[in-house]
Amino acid sequence: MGREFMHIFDEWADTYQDAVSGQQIEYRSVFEHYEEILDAVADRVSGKTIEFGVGTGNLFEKLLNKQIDVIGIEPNERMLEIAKSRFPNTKMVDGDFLNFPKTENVHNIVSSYAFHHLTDDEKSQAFELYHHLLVDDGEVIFADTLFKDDTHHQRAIDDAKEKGFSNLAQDLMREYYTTLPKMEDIITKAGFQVSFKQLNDFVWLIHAKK
Ligand SMILES: C[S@@+](CC[C@H](N)C(=O)[O-])C[C@H]1O[C@@H](n2cnc3c(N)ncnc32)[C@H](O)[C@@H]1O
Repeated sequence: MGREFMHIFDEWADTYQDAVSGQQIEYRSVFEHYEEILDAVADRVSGKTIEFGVGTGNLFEKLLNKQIDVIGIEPNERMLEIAKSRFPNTKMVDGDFLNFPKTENVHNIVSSYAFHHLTDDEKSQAFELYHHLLVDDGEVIFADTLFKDDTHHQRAIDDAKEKGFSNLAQDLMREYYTTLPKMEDIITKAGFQVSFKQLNDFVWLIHAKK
């Protein structure tokens, strides 16, 4: 589920590393402080971890460097191929936020730049599932684009259009970016306590504790 955007990543996979390093001007603000954003997630992780939407494996690499026991889940064939070639002999499999090989004793569930591919209903299903799966003091640590409210979301779309960033504007209209209050509601209803920290103009750290 939530796999309706795979064709975008088929096209983006081979130039994705250029985007995160700021070479694709439309996405420069989205990926501003990219390395620090991934560090903000990785620094909070300990114990057995599942990472969703590994992409080319940039957060996965930081987790490996911390000796974290991590299983990577990625639904896009080309992304998975690239990540696997960068990090052979690691645990990476096809799957998505809702459909993935279930495993026990999971301490952390992490993701960067990916959770907005789920509708808000699917986000709720995901957090209910993660509450069930995580150990008693388990945590979900996501970095993803969020907006303070619908007005901020619309302003970001208008701003992208004014700058001539049509790909970014379409992305902001097409995918399921939600607001802080909606995300807070989704996560607390699933039984977590949650805090948010803004990391750039688009991306927030979402830290949910069981
Ligand atoms: C913008 S990339 C982010 C990649 C990487 N996490 C990073 O921070 O650079 C989004 C990734 O989410 C994946 N994705 C899209 N829909 C997904 C879903 N439903 N479940 C898990 N991953 C998904 C895409 O295939 C892609 O690899």
